[in-house]
Amino acid sequence: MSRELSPPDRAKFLAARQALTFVEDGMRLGLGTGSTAAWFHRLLAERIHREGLNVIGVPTSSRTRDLCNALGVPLTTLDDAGWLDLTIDGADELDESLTLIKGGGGALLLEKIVATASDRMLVIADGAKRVKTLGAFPLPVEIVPFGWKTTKAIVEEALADLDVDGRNSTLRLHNSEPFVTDEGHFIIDLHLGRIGDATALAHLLTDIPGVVETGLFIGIAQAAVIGEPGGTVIRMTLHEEDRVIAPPAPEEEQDLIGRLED
Ligand SMILES: O=C(CO)[C@H](O)[C@H](O)COP(=O)(O)O
Repeated sequence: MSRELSPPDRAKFLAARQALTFVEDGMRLGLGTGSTAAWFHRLLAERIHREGLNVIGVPTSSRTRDLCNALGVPLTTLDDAGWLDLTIDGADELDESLTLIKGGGGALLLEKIVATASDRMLVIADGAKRVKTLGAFPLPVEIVPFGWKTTKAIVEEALADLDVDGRNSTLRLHNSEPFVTDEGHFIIDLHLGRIGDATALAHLLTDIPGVVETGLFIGIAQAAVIGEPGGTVIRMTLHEEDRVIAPPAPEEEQDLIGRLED
């Protein structure tokens, strides 16, 4: 029996499928984390197994590593690869200047290291992620566990100096315990509502001892493909935007859905 993808999943699937057109034989890829990135990994695995596409990937989280191992996507480490041709990753929010909020899945540190070590970063997302002003999505900030309450209090004070109300920041939890990242850190989520000057905010936060990294990706992504459930994909760069109609692929979708349910 055939089952349909939900509209958000179809949008993510279409963005991921369009992203495959950026991948060339022999590339060293940064492999992002999250549900949109996972669609890309499944489609990439198809091309590797069916068409003999020769690529190698650096995963940005233990989750992506485990999924890619299960799918048979060849992996290496960033140290062995040295430098990457292209990173494909999702985002929680992106604006017109391709500034991103990332880290909803808790992988922001490795995601930023991998994207920065790439010639290009391509963002894949559904249309809901595209915003005029960043900040409705809580900004993840990775901090070291040592003295985390003090670090959180200093972050809140620093935000007040920038005239930003950061009192509403929360330690991210998992099963009532602090969520721990792959590098052993905690995350605080800053419920800012609106981010005016992203660069000033990023500098302010990373100047605080105990703060490891923020989920603000500024000047890192060069392009984005945004899927719409109706079948349109918007390709964005800093200077232009165009729309492509993604041809329906019902068999490919059913195939992937079938394997997700296995
Ligand atoms: O930054 C991330 C993980 O740290 C993800 O890319 C971001 O959370 C988007 O996830 P999804 O594709 O599931 O919406």
